[in-house]
Amino acid sequence: MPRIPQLTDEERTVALGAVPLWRLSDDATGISRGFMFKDFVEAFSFMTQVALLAERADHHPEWSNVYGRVDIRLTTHDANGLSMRDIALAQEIDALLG
Ligand SMILES: C[C@H](O)[C@H](O)[C@H]1CNC2=NC(N)=NC(=O)C2=N1
Repeated sequence: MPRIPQLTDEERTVALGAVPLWRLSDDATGISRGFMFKDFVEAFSFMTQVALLAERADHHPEWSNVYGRVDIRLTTHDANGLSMRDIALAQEIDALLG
């Protein structure tokens, strides 16, 4: 039994309006966004900041990094899908970039 509720279709529609730069996956289980930085140092600095946010929220991204590129997918394992925790972390990540 999942401990965190998935969003209903209606809740999801409203919530996605708060994170317009994130794309809902085709199966609606998560959201993703790609980030480009000028080099690896900038990308990894960003990842370090995201890691601290994630640890504080006890909510961790699925991500990959290639040089200056960072791809992040947010999904809630404890909900087997998208939850408000993903939306909240996406907003915090967006805020890092000003
Ligand atoms: C025990 C611990 O609180 C849980 O496993 C947390 C940790 N980080 C998590 N991260 C994500 N993305 N989804 C989760 O359900 C989740 N659960």
